[in-house]
Amino acid sequence: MSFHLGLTGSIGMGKSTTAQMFADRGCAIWNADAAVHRLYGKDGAAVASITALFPEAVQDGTVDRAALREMIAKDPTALPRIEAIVHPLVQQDRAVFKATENADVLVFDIPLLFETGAEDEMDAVACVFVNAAEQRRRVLERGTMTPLQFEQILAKQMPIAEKLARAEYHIETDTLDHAAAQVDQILEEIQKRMRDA
Ligand SMILES: CC(C)(COP(=O)(O)OP(=O)(O)OC[C@H]1O[C@@H](n2cnc3c(N)ncnc32)[C@H](O)[C@@H]1O)[C@@H](O)C(=O)NCCC(=O)NCCS
Ligand SMILES: Nc1ncnc2c1ncn2[C@@H]1O[C@H](COP(=O)(O)OP(=O)(O)OP(=O)(O)O)[C@@H](O)[C@H]1O
Repeated sequence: MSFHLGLTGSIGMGKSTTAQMFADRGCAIWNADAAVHRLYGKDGAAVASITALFPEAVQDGTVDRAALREMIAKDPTALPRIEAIVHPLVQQDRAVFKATENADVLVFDIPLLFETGAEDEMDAVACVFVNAAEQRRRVLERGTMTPLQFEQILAKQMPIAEKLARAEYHIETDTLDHAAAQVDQILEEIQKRMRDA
């Protein structure tokens, strides 16, 4: 049996970078954002249902994320309806990964881990964090969103303090070396838990 470790955190706090550290140490990684990209892509499992809901958001058999963002901005009921389609499909994608991967430790990189109930599928959860000023600096440095868009996304997500309170392991992503040392320590503890189980 594999150990299932959830990995979460607030936007830009270092989930992907930390997931790569787990991958470098032999863990298999599943990524929720990548799953959504597969579902929205050519022949993706969400395309038919999104077409039925918002035909104008589908072009050439793929879901246009910019069009979806516009729908969500215009209509407050849009996001919950999209989520009702997407979340069960994301869960199915994860089930296929679990059934086919046989690494000792499977890491699930899920921004909305607590919000979507994926927590229930995990043996433990690790939450990455960095101070708010550094988070903001890193996100805006990417140049992919305005300060207002950043604030809006932040306001929609569960506060980081609440995520940390619900997570068993905390990983501070202030430097790469510090994060790597915490990843090593968590994997040691997980190996011990697996030996003792
Ligand atoms: C709204 C959409 C079209 C925006 O796509 P886009 O490529 O512009 O952005 P991206 O997906 O990278 O998200 C940007 C940021 O918003 C956050 N975010 C995305 N969906 C949500 C949500 N439902 N609630 C809160 N934050 C969210 C992400 O964690 C990320 O930090 C897309 O995120 C979407 O279809 N979301 C609904 C499906 C969903 O819940 N996905 C989350 C994974 S289960
Ligand atoms: N431990 C660390 N030390 C220094 N910088 C880091 C560390 N972890 C991540 N970063 C930097 O922070 C930024 C965000 O990291 P990353 O893309 O991993 O975050 P994320 O949580 O996956 O983001 P998103 O929520 O947008 O998907 C990147 O510029 C990355 O290089």
